[in-house]
Amino acid sequence: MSEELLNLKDVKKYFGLRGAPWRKAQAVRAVDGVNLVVRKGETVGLVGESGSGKSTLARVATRLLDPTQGRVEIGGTDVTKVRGRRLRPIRRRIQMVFQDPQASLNPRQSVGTILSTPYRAQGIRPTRAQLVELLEQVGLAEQYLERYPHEFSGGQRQRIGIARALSVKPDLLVCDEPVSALDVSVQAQVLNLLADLRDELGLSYVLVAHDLAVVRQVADRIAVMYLGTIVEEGPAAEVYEAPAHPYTKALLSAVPVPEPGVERDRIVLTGDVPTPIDPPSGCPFRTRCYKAQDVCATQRPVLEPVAGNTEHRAACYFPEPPPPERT
Ligand SMILES: Nc1ncnc2c1ncn2[C@@H]1O[C@H](COP(=O)(O)OP(=O)(O)OP(=O)(O)O)[C@@H](O)[C@H]1O
Repeated sequence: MSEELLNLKDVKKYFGLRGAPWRKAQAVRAVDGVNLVVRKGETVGLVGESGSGKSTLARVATRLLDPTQGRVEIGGTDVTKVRGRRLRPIRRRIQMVFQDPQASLNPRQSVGTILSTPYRAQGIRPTRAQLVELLEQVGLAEQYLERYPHEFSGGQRQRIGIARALSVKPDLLVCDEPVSALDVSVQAQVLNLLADLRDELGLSYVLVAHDLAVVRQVADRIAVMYLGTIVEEGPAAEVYEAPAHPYTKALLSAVPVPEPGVERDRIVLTGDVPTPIDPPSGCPFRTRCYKAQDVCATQRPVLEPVAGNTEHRAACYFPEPPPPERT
């Protein structure tokens, strides 16, 4: 089995909410006990609705945020408590690409300066040739080194964001909604670039997205997140073809089938993800699931290990409801 790049063990991230002094302190359970392994060469798609905790998990995994509890291992080393300068070698192995390239690139810095920053953080002065090579890797020409972010299109800005992340030659890129701010036509180009870089550089990815159609194009494995936990995880083809959990089924039912004339039955999820301040007991989907029954208020579906490996499928207690009778 290939090398383990990232291992999250029962990771929790709670945010304190400061209210009026006479009110009880509350915690937002943004991530509430996640286990996830990413191996060399793998692309793991982390999907879920808005507010399910994907971005928070991505930030904990890259050590931009400290976990409240649990363990973060990068390349087999426990880095949960590592801070300050000692984080440098870790940042070399794992880098983040952000959703909004407009916001994540400093408008007052030229592309050359932006690409130099991660080198400088490692105490290295990059040569012009190194910076040009980075630009070329993402399909941009040398002449762009002197230009500023506002001179680029959204897709080009995201390419610069990717080049910046590549500068320290990481093993793993955690991409948080890397294409959701882009036009559909440009989305495919950026996803193709990520796939090409994976093949050329042997990169691994965690690809965070709320759009399952985006993840479908590139992920080997899919982890479905809901209310701070991973509720289903498995090989992409299996999760797409035979989702074990009704929630995954509902999410997938919104993804168009690439064959002309074929349509899925649409399962509409009602309401929003419940608040992670006081999450419902029992099955976390019960307020929205089309199969919910009384027992769901007290029992949580278990994640069952898939024989012989680290993946898990969610087990729901209830079989599919019978199809409506034809008259
Ligand atoms: N700094 C913070 N302080 C308090 N609550 C936070 C903070 N950051 C995130 N949250 C809350 O944690 C929960 C998970 O947020 P997160 O951004 O991780 O979800 P997400 O799945 O990435 O959603 P989106 O796709 O909309 O970004 C949300 O309820 C959010 O309001």
